Amino acid sequence: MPEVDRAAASRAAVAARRARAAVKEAVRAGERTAIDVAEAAWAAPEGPEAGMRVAELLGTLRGLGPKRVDDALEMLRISPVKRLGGLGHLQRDRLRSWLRAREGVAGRGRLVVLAGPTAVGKGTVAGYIREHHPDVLLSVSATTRAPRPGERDGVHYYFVDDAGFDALIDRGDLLEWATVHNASRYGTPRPPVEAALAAGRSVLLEIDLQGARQVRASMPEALLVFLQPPSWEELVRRLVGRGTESAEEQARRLETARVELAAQDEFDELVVNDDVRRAAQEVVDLLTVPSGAARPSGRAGSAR
Ligand SMILES: Nc1nc2c(ncn2[C@@H]2O[C@H](COP(=O)(O)OP(=O)(O)O)[C@@H](O)[C@H]2O)c(=O)[nH]1
Ligand SMILES: Nc1ncnc2c1ncn2[C@@H]1O[C@H](COP(=O)(O)OP(=O)(O)O)[C@@H](O)[C@H]1O
Repeated sequence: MPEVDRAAASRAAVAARRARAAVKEAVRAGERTAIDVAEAAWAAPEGPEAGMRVAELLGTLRGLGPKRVDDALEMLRISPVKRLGGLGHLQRDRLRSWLRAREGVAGRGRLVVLAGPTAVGKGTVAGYIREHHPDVLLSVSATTRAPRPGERDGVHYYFVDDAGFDALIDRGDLLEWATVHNASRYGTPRPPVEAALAAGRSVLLEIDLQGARQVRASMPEALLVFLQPPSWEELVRRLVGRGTESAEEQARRLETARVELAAQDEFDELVVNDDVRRAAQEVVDLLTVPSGAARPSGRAGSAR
């Protein structure tokens, strides 16, 4: 290549890189949605968007660290080196629907999973949301454990026996289920969740880590929120203070809690439960799909 051409090509490459950086910045700042960028890439093969790698675009989305970007690409069957402009039709379709579900479409509800270690306050925060935000559907799980005093069937849980739980599994009526604390089985009834989402209502699932992982696999558009204790000491204080478990059971739960705390990197958002009202508000903000524009970027109140 003659010297002048080489210089021109290198200037063009620098300009293209800058243009791609500006696109990423606009997505991060919430000025453009990732879907908008992808559609622009497919409409104009010469534009800066078409030259962006899919991995770069996904990396601008809130809550998507490098590991989650790799997972998403694998699920979408898109090579990490692919550029938006180079995607085939099927890949475009998969990416489009994934981004739509993930960024939230106004008028369609959002599915949020709230998980976290034992006694961090999941039930308390979920209860606060049930009381103050009736627009959100708080999913009622089915369980084989016995009701505690004051718990009502159909409100706190659907209490079923082993055969009843087996029947729910066999009919495909559970979105996810798990045996929790090596004791009872718990599962999320599928029909109410699907009906609420289709009707534009947001849904909150308060489930354990195994269940959260299953929801991630079957509904990748779900947002996974990990509720963190302000400190380990405070977590122990809450567990002991609640007084619902024997000393032996408390020790077993704290062992599980250590494992669960180590899994928090798998989550999209971290919310510290220092104050119930504030933590609940953060979760409610995550449940809300704004009309039209992209959600603001950055991890709202996250502790990472
Ligand atoms: N996978 C899954 N876990 C659930 C479900 N419902 C409740 N859990 C979890 O089961 C665990 C035990 O709940 P519970 O018996 O109410 O006791 P506590 O929350 O530890 O007081 C908690 O970690 C819940 O998050 C569900 O539908 N699916
Ligand atoms: N932000 C908070 N500050 C202080 N105590 C809390 C807070 N959130 C929950 N708790 C208390 O901690 C204990 C465990 O809460 P709970 O909702 O039962 O936890 P989980 O459902 O995660 O097992 C309860 O006694 C509850 O009142």
